[in-house]
Amino acid sequence: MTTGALVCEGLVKRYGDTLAVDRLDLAVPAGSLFGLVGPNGAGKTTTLSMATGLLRPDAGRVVVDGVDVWADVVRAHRVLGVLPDGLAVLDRLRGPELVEYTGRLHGLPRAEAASRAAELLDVLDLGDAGRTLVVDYSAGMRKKVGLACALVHAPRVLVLDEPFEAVDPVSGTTIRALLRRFTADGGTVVVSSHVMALVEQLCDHVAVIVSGHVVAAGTVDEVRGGGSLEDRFVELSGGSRGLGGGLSWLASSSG
Ligand SMILES: Nc1ncnc2c1ncn2[C@@H]1O[C@H](COP(=O)(O)OP(=O)(O)OP(=O)(O)O)[C@@H](O)[C@H]1O
Repeated sequence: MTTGALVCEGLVKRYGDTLAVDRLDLAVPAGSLFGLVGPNGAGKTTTLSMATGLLRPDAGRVVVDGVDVWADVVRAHRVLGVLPDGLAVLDRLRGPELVEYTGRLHGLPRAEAASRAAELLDVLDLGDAGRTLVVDYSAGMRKKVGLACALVHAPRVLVLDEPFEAVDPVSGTTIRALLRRFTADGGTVVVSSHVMALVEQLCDHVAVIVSGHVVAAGTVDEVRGGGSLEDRFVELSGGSRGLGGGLSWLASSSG
């Protein structure tokens, strides 16, 4: 079997007539900062949901840090920290309460969970939002509190769906530093993103998913092959279709 901190073998997911993930294989090396990229609808979120015990695959296997995710979801969630796409959380809690509660669910003593929550929210610049309910947070604040929840139990493998989406540049810099520190300390990070420049700057490995399977994977240098990751991405995704002479009616809005 392929080795890695997170290994997907032959993953399949079908939604009705849509084959969202089609016999997908992926091996994320331990200690890597791994980017997952692909066009809209390529199957990234579906793959990450199956890889983290949130969505049961129709076929295939996922092993995280030696744990077969779908054979033992509870154990897998001990080693995994997950920021899902869209935060289906208890958003009637305040930020510190939510992160502390998440820590408690992972078995942390109350005082430890509370102090980790305060520290994480402070680092992520949410310290001043302590009185606000998560339901009233902005999109970027929700991402950050979700990241705090993913980190509170000090997981081995972090899986983050679009962690930088809606996050301001200052917080983005903090999150990048945090993820680098996490891997320097022996953890593994998988991030999905649409921002190629960010993936090139942050990640050491990358996989490109198109139509539900991996079409290129390796170190960032291997995948971009001397050009930019963006050019390689467009090429692997089938190229831009342009406007094809359409939308001419938009011009009338200026008159
Ligand atoms: N709950 C669902 N029910 C039906 N179809 C779904 C569902 N979730 C995803 N799909 C379909 O599965 C395919 C893959 O979707 P997915 O969200 O995994 O893509 P993605 O790569 O994360 O896209 P994006 O970059 O736009 O977020 C798409 O065709 C999508 O329409």
